[in-house]
Amino acid sequence: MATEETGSFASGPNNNKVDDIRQFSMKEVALHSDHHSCWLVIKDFVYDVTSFVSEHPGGWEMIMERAGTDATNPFEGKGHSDDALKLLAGFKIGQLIRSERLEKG
Ligand code: HEM
Repeated sequence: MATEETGSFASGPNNNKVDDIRQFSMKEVALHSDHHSCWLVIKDFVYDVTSFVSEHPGGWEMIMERAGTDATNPFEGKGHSDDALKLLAGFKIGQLIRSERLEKG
């Protein structure tokens, strides 16, 4: 299971340790919805994937149509590999504000 390396990706006990990272509201995330600045929320964390959009093996459209939104379901629904999760971890810029998290942790 991809636990340790991607521990901060998974919702779980680790969430308590990352409260010092930047906090964003969905309203702020929604401002980043084009190729100049493309943010995604996946499992309550915020990722700036701007530089990755054109590299995405699944095509840029897949990401751009979710830009500025919560892409947890499409991201997980596709069943990304562990490598994809590691890649994703490198784009993390923050976390949703507590009141907007699915996992209130
Ligand atoms: C916005 C939601 C996303 C959707 C709907 C999506 C969808 C897909 C699809 C359909 C493929 C399959 C391409 C193929 O085999 O022809 C794919 C592959 C891939 N995606 Fe995404 N993707 C999303 C976001 C991301 C993000 C944010 C990352 C990483 C930063 C990522 C990394 C990858 C990688 C590395 C692959 C290659 C296969 C793998 O390692 O799983 N994707 N994606």
